[in-house]
Amino acid sequence: MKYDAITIGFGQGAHKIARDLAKKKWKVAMIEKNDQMYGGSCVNIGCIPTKLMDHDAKEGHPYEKVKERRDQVVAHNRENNYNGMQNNEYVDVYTGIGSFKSNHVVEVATKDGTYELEGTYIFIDTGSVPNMPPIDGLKEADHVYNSTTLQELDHLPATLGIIGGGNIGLEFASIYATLGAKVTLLERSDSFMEHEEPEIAEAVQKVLEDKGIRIQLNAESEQVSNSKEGVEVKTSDGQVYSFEALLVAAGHKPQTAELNLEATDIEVDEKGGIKVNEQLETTAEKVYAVGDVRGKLKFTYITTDDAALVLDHLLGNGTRKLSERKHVPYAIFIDPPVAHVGLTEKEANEKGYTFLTNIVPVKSTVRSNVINDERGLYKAVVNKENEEILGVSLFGDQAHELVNMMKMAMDNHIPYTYLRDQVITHPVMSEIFNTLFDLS
Ligand SMILES: Cc1cc2nc3c(=O)[nH]c(=O)nc-3n(C[C@H](O)[C@H](O)[C@H](O)COP(=O)(O)OP(=O)(O)OC[C@H]3O[C@@H](n4cnc5c(N)ncnc54)[C@H](O)[C@@H]3O)c2cc1C
Ligand SMILES: NC(=O)c1ccc[n+]([C@@H]2O[C@H](COP(=O)([O-])OP(=O)(O)OC[C@H]3O[C@@H](n4cnc5c(N)ncnc54)[C@H](O)[C@@H]3O)[C@@H](O)[C@H]2O)c1
Repeated sequence: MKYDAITIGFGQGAHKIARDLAKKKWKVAMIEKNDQMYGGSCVNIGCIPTKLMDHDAKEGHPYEKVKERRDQVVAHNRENNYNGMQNNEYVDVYTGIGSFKSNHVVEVATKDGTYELEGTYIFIDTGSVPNMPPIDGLKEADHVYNSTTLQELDHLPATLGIIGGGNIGLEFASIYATLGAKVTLLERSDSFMEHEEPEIAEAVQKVLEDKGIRIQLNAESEQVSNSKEGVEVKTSDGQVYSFEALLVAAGHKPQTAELNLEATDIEVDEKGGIKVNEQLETTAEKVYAVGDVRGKLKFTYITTDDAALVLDHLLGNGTRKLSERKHVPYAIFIDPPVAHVGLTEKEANEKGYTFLTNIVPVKSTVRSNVINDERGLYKAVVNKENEEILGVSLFGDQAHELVNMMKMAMDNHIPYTYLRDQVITHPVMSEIFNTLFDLS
């Protein structure tokens, strides 16, 4: 079968590419290996189910109810993703593992047979998979989960150990503690949230500890084995912990193992990410890679913006370049949320900027009275010479929303004085910027 385009993987990047190419009457094949993953990680096991769990846990619903709604919403969204593409007259969806036979020929083994598909253009959107660190006994022990398999449990574990204090470790710690589990976070680094502003990290640690989460730093897990309670972890500091369930959240690596890249000219970097140029074309002509599989930032908005960049190159005016992507914010959906964009104070210092900083506690806002939540603080770093915002780190109510306002100001070189003097509705959280940017 010949196609104008083939996507390997059905993540949100592939979805956007297939939809837009089909609008231009390109004949597109989408290959997804897992019939529970149409729409990719975000829809099925990532952003949406976990943010829903965070939301419903905070509303006080018990685990079983949260899981029931999670499963319903995931199934509904997956079905919409599948039907939207399958019912498109220009798109064929194949369910099976896609692997290259050559640069432009992909084999897909479905339950109805094996097909050889030839594509003028190929888009690799196969995402990433959790790292399993080489910890003695980890593979063999029972009750060990990754972020996907933990969500499948039909009951809440009474005690949950988490290896890794990154995005997944923090979000799951917050959600499962809110749901009522006794959570212990084992982080091998000697500092908590080491890449964040220290004031923010300290405040987050306190909030999580107040929630009952035990945070163990310098805790390199060395051995995992079955125990009476479920699973036991020995760490480098000589401690032994026992849990009903253990979540491994030690980073993700690009998912390329089944692609048979050896049959192609596609190269990977030292971390296994697919190498691309400014237009996201791989080292094989007319073969592109988008999203997590590139091994860089792993967020849904990166895979969809990668797709937008590729589409600009193929269907638009072709002016976009990867290196010209503007500021990329992120949010960690704990309770309350943390978000960041741009440089930290330490990074601004290392880059030699002359800068000013300010920190404003959430409790100083009227909004905190309204919502009865004083937790958190907002921090800004601004360039003293040209008055532009270099970075902000936000912890507290609305941080995950307001970071996008900061990104817009930074992308458009709006001076911090504009935010300081901006007329803002009342009583809302954005009013904090009037004070945060009052730096003179
Ligand atoms: C628990 C969790 C929470 C997250 N929360 C957020 C969040 O709140 N916000 C955010 O922005 N990001 C979040 N992320 C990250 C986000 O989900 C990913 O960055 C994003 O989904 C990556 O999209 P992608 O298109 O690159 O890959 P994916 O969405 O992973 O899609 C890849 C698809 O390819 C399929 N596939 C792989 N190999 C093959 C093959 N050989 N043949 C056929 N199909 C194949 C896979 O089954 C998968 O469906 C979260 C991730 C996790 C795990
Ligand atoms: N809100 C969001 O946008 C969101 C939420 C969840 C996940 N994600 C994405 O998913 C990806 C994967 O998340 P993640 O949390 O697994 O990765 P991560 O890179 O965010 O964190 C991994 C953590 O595990 C620790 N670690 C690694 N090996 C360890 C070991 N052997 N023992 C103890 N600790 C160890 C690291 O020090 C690090 O703190 C991230 O890249 C993130 O972008 C995003």
